[in-house]
Amino acid sequence: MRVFRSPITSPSALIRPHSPWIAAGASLLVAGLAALVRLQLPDPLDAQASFLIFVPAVVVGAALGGAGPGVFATLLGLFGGLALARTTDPSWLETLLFLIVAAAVTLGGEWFQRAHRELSGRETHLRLILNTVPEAMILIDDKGVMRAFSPAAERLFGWTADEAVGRNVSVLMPSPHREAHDGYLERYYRTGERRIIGLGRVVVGERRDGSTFPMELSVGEMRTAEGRFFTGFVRDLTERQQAEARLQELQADLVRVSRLTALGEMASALAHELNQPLTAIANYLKGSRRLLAAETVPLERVADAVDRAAEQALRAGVIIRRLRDFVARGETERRIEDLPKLVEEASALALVGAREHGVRVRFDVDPAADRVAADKVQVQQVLLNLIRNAVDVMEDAPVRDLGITVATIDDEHVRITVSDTGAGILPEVADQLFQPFVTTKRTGMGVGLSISRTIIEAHGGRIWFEANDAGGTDFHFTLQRAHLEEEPVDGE
Ligand code: HEM
Repeated sequence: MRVFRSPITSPSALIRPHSPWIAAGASLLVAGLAALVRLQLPDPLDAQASFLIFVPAVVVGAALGGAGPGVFATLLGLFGGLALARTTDPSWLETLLFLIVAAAVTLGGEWFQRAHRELSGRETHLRLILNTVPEAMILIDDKGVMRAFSPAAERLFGWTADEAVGRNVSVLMPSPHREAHDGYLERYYRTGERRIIGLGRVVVGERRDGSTFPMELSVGEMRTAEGRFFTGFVRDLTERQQAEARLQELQADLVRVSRLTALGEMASALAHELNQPLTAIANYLKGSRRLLAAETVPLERVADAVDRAAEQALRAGVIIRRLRDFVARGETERRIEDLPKLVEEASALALVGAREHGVRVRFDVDPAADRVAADKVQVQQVLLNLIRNAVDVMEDAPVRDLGITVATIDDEHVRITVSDTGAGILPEVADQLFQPFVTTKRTGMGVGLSISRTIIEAHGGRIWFEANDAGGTDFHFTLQRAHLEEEPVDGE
């Protein structure tokens, strides 16, 4: 297995431990050079500098190889110095000084080598651990430039460490985050507010080939002498999400069935409740008709009967309104939600397997459209449904581009659009597309869109579609914006 490579260069990289033979060879070379230099020196220097000139050889030996090569270089210096001393009486003081300096240098070199070995042992250990962690690890600096890229990250994103290191981390994500990520870092430096660090988040990553996938991102921060760094751990959610998506499908089926059952129950309750006022109205009207047929019409009584019929009609109206309120309120539990996050999470889930279908995804999120009053799970269900439909209808299309757009319409509303480059919707079904059991697909019950409409209308929004320039379809729906001062709304 290849060891995870951290390209952060340390100033000590050159003086890392070498084999004692290399260290001894290097000190021999330096000693030889020193001897040559000494031979060129003018004679008056005599014995002086015959020993001290070999100190660099000891430094090289000790620094590269520790004690052994340091002692070897000291001996070289000692004999070299004696041989080079031009007088018969070499300076003993200089010899002693040389030995003291050489011993200190050798001890220092040995200490440095040991510390270095221990440190690099720990580093190798750490790197081996990182190599075996299934999560991808990415290290970025304070500018967002990648400084390390683990083998799992290479496999996940399709970039090699050599290619990735030195590039901005934004190459690993689709728009609009790609353009905005530097800004996110700046915002964090400015405000200190953590939105991912320590919290984690499900986001969409982009591979080198342009395909996207859901991923769970955890970010940690560290400050070193070299500056501020962020470590990102990335877990590919594709598989887990596939399982969850299946679960969600099952739940969606359940919601469908229970909705239909609830609607059926409501319809019979409605029929029952309405029956009373309607029967009463019919009776009053029949009575009035009889009174009108009399020779002298008792106007008072006719007026009374008509008033009562009108009362009953109003009562019927109240029943219908109550029922409509119930349908509108449904089981929605609206809170103030972060819309880009809501869209991103639902898309990450819905886009599982989209790559296998060769679908390219483009996000275009207006940052101003940030807060909505919504039942998150239900709105995500709508998005999931629209995105899945879009992926399905493009199955045989030559171009498979999926667009997910969030735009602000006005102060009160936002619009979310899911566009595809499929074959468009046939005019025969276009009119009834939001009716239950109308479908253009080979599989499926055709209730997704009708439920989506129930959900969106219960949120006070609207859902519709139109043909787009690419020959496909744009599905739009609106939601109500929430303003900061608003309290969470619970299905009002
Ligand atoms: C590859 C896909 C990634 C995506 C889609 C992504 C997306 C984001 C988003 C949306 C935010 C801003 C959150 C907000 O303001 O609401 C953010 C902030 C940040 N991201 Fe990323 N990011 C990605 C990868 C990474 C990686 C790999 C690292 C680190 C190695 C990283 C480090 C940060 C930091 C430090 C912040 C600012 C601090 C914070 O908001 O807590 N990001 N990122």
